Amino acid sequence: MAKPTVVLLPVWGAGHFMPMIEAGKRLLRGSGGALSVTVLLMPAPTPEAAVDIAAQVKREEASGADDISFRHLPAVDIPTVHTGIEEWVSLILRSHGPHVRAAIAGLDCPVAALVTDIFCTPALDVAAELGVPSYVYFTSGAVMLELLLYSPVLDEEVPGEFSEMDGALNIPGLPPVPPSVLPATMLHKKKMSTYRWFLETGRCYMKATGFIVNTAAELEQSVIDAIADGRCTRGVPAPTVYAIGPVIALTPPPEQPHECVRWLDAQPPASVLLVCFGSKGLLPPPKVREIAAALERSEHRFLWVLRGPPKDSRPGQRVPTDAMLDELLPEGFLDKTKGRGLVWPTRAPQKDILAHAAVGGFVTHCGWNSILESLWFGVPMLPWPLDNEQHANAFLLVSVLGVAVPLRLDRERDNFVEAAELERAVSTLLGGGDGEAGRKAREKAVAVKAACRKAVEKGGSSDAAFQRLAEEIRRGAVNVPKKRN
Ligand SMILES: COc1cc(-c2[o+]c3cc(O)cc([O-])c3cc2O[C@@H]2O[C@H](CO)[C@H](O)[C@H](O)[C@H]2O)cc(OC)c1O
Ligand SMILES: O=c1ccn([C@@H]2O[C@H](COP(=O)(O)OP(=O)(O)O)[C@@H](O)[C@H]2O)c(=O)[nH]1
Repeated sequence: MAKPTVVLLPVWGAGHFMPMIEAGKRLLRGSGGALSVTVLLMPAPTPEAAVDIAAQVKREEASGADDISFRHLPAVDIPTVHTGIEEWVSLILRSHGPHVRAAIAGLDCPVAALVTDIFCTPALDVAAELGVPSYVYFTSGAVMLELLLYSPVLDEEVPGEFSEMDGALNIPGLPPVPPSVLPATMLHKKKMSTYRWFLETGRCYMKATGFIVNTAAELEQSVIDAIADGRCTRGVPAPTVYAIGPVIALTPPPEQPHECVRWLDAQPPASVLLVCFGSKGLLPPPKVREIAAALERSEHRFLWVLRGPPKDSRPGQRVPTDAMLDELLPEGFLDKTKGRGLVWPTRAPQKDILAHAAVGGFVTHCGWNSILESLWFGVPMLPWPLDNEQHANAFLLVSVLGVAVPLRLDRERDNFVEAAELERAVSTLLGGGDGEAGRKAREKAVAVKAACRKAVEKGGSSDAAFQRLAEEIRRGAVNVPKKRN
C-alpha cells in the first residue's frame, strides 16, 4: 500500500514557502521512511513570487527526493478589493478551498495530515470536513501565535483603542507588554478594518490538531507554557504546540563565493554591521538618508542591502527593485565610506553573510526568519521593526532574550529612527558606545546560538518535539473517502 502522505499548503513569499518545505523534508527524514510529502502549490499572485517558487520547486525536484511531490492547484481570481494583506491572503485561500478539497480527495494514498500556513485558516475547515488531522505551521514565533490566540481576551479586556490605553498589557508568559509592540492591525482597532481578522484567526486556530512552530522551547518557553496551560484561551486547552526550530534551509556555500562574502573576507572579525530589511526590504528616502548619515558618522564597517522602490505598491504585490544607488544615496556617501562600507543593491545571500566571522551585528526588520538566522550564527541585533508581527518579535529580542540593543523608533512617524539614535545604538552594539549593554547583547547572542544548536541536535528539545510530532502524524493517517454524500 502507498505510504501515508503529509499534505503541505504553503503560501508564497520568502519567509513562508521555503521554511515550510524545509520542515516537510525534516518530517520525511524524522518518519524514517514511513511518510511521504505532497505539496499543493497555489499559483503565486505576483510574477516575481512565481519565478522564485518555480526555481525552488525545480531545485527540490532535481534533488531526486522520491518522497516529495508537487501538485499545482488551478488559478483563482486575485481579489482587488480588500482591507489589507491579511484579508487579501485569506480571500485567496478561501477561493482555493474547493481545489484543496479536490486535490486531497484525489490522492491515492492515506492522508496523515494537512499542514497549513499562518493565513490558511479556511484549509482547517477543509481538513475537518475530510476527517484529516490539521496543523498550522507557524512561520513566525510563538509570541505572535500567542497574540492571535489571546486576541479575543484582549479585545474584551480593553474595549477602547490599545493605542490610547495607559500602562502595559498583561499577556501570559511575557513581561509587561507595551501596547506599542502590537501589530498595527490590532493597535488601531477603529482605523484598521482587518482588526477582526485577528479575532477570527485566533478563534479558528482552536480547530487545529496542533501548532508546529518554527521556534525552540529555549527561546520562548514561558509563552509556549502559557499556550499549553490554556492561559491564553480562557482555560480551554489549546492545540498542542510543537516547537521544532530553528528550521533554517542551509545550503553548502557555492564554489564561487558571492561578492558580498568576498568583501567580508577582507574585514576583521566581528567588525561589520549588516543592514538588511528582509525580502520586501523597502525604505522611503527619509529613512535611507538617516541610515546613511548614521553609517557615515559612526565610522564602523557596514554591509547595507539597499533595495529600490517597488513597481506596484498594493499589499502583497510590493516587490523591491534593484536600487539605483546614485539616486537613492546622499551625494558623496559612497566615496566617503569607500573601503569600510559596501552597499549592495539587490538580493544578498543573507545566511552566508550572517555565517561570516566578520559580521558583528545586524540591523534587522525583525522578520522571523532573519531573527532565527541571526540567532543561529550568534549575531546580536539592532531591531528596526517595520510592519506586521515584527514589533512583537523585537520585544522578544530585547526584553526576553536580551540579544539585542534597543533602538528608539517613532511608530507615529512610520517607524522613523533618527540618525543620531542609530549611530548611538551601532556604537553600543559593535563596541565603543555604552559598553555594558553591547557586551551583554553579544554574550547573550553567543549563549542563544549554543541553545539553538543544542535544541535541534539528537535528544534536544526541538528534536524531541519533532519525534513526537512525526509519531502523532504517522498514527493519524486516514483514508479520505473518494466520494462524498
Ligand atoms: C504571505 O505573504 C505576506 C505575509 C505578510 C504578513 O502579514 C502579517 C500581518 C499581520 O497582521 C500579522 C502577521 O504576523 C503577518 C505576517 C506576515 O508575514 C511575514 O511573516 C514572516 C515569517 O513567516 C516574516 O516574519 C515577515 O516579517 C512577516 O511580514 C505580509 C506580506 O506583505 C506585506 C506578505 O506578502
Ligand atoms: O537580501 C535578502 C533579503 C532577505 N533574504 C532572506 O529572505 C528571508 C526573509 O524572511 P523574513 O521572515 O526575515 O522576512 P520577510 O522578508 O518575510 O519580511 C530570510 O530567509 C532572509 O535570509 C535574503 O536571503 N536576502
